Amino acid sequence: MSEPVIGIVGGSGVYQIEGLEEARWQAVDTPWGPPSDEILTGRLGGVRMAFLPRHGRGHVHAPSEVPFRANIDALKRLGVTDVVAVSACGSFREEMAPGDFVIVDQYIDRTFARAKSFFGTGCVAHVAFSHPTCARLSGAAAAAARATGVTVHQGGTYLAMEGPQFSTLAESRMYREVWGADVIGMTGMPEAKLAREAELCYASVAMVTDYDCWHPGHDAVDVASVIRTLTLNSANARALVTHLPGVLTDRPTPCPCGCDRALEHAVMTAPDKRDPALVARLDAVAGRVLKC
Ligand SMILES: CSC[C@H]1O[C@H](OP(=O)(O)O)[C@H](O)[C@@H]1O
Ligand SMILES: Nc1ncnc2[nH]cnc12
Repeated sequence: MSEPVIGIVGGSGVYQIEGLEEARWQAVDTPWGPPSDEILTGRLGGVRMAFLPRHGRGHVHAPSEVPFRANIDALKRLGVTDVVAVSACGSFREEMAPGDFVIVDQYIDRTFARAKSFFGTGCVAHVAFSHPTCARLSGAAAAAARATGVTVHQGGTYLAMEGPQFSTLAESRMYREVWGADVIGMTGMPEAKLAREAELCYASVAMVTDYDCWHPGHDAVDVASVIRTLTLNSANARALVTHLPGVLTDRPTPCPCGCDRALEHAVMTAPDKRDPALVARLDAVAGRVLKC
């Protein structure tokens, strides 16, 4: 067992968390550029926490421009072990209603205009991703969500779209009826992929704000309708965060899901063929296996 350090990535509507002791906003430099904003660090119930608003305070970054690599690198650099990502989403299921929380366990990645890996020419790596979230951390996130009183759906497939426009009706119907997605958002990818490459345990809490545009009984989604539900959801998300330390006091090491060893056999490039500049950039993310 070891002590966890909990990282929270706050999505739309979640730009701060309350109740941290020794709280301070900290600038973190990364080889991938600056993260979305400074990171709020402190302790909650004795557990170290780091909070990063994904779009920056004041919602500055569009989904395609979120510096996902810098965000994950910065959290890893601060010693974070467990990342709980909070995201607003649309729902493709009648029973996943606005206000409900869905603990995501699968993704369909339809994003196409984002850097999706820390690795590349000069240091190639392939991590396993069949189970993209950490089951242990997802269970804890579900327990913390339930403690807030919201309806929690444990398990769901998140379709990550590029945005920033919402889906057409044809797309919405295809994602729901043909592809079997449960929820839709614009930021779940490549965040989950990068967390896995950085050997971080990752759980995703998707907060339903709307029924996208497929539902005959609901108006098509627009930002005004999303924001109405977001206000309630963000209060519940902040309440969820306050329950996390209580359900995550001890962290089994190694993680039973293998998240913290994802790079063990992933790097393909021969040591003498590796690009020293890329290897240096990978110090926080992959230093454990690259010995940098
Ligand atoms: C405000 S509606 C669209 C916007 O909200 C979600 O952001 P996040 O996932 O960071 O909560 C969605 O993915 C879009 O980026
Ligand atoms: N319907 C929707 N599609 C994409 N992202 C969203 N975020 C919140 N609602 C959404």
